Amino acid sequence: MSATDLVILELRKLHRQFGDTPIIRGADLQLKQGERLALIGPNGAGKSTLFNLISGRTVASSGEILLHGRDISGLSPFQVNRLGLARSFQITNIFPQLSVRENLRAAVMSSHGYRNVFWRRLSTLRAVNQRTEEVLLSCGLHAQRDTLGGDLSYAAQRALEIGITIAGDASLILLDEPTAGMSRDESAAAAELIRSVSVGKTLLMIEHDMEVVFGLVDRIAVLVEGRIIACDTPEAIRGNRAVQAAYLGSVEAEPAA
Ligand SMILES: Nc1ncnc2c1ncn2[C@@H]1O[C@H](COP(=O)(O)OP(=O)(O)OP(=O)(O)O)[C@@H](O)[C@H]1O
Repeated sequence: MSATDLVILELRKLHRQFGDTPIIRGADLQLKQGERLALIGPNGAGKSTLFNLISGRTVASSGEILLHGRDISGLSPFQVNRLGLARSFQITNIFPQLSVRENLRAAVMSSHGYRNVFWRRLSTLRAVNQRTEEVLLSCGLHAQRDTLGGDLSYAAQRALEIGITIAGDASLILLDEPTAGMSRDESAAAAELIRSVSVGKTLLMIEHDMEVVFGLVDRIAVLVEGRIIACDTPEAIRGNRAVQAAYLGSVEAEPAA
């Protein structure tokens, strides 16, 4: 995928502390339109906190978050979502008692706005149904559309979660550890799914599986102790000594599973 020079998301000197403990300590990052970028870093580095800041779930102590050039610091998750940003969570977040199709339909309708009475119109309902079908196909779950979310395999639940995330057709997608807990084959399939659903979008993902990261993204940002210590191509990150010392060295030294 070719990224453009247009900056979609920018973090400027972002800080967040909990009580007296600084967790995000001056994070700077630029994400360009069409880019796939992985955020990696040791456990506790602040990756999920950074996602919470970007998506409006946590308010920054200081600094700026610009989405499409607009400062979104302090906006609610709902408002940030309306500006074209959708995120998934580390923990699977589906309705287990609803079918796959109903899960996706609810996500599509939510993206139209529950309070929007226009979705009751036939034309809008048709659009909702059409988008639901599209997402069912995109996330590879069409054959399981009538299966209850809770009856899906773990990997299929994660695929459904990706479907829920992309349902609203957001231009910027944040995925928090989409392959966590998967086997190697499941991770490879999930990476392909992420590749296909992110075509024409901008993707920021937290990911621990280096095989997935190196095969999928254009750039990698490395977060250590609340600061982005490097942001570069996978090859450059692999050769970066500071990164090796802080993170990759220890990961790559582990025997393959
Ligand atoms: N609401 C909170 N209140 C207090 N401390 C918090 C809060 N949220 C996160 N932290 C702390 O911030 C630090 C960073 O947590 P965070 O979950 O962002 O790290 P992470 O890089 O995503 O880690 P992991 O890879 O293990 O998921 C941790 O020490 C965590 O305990």
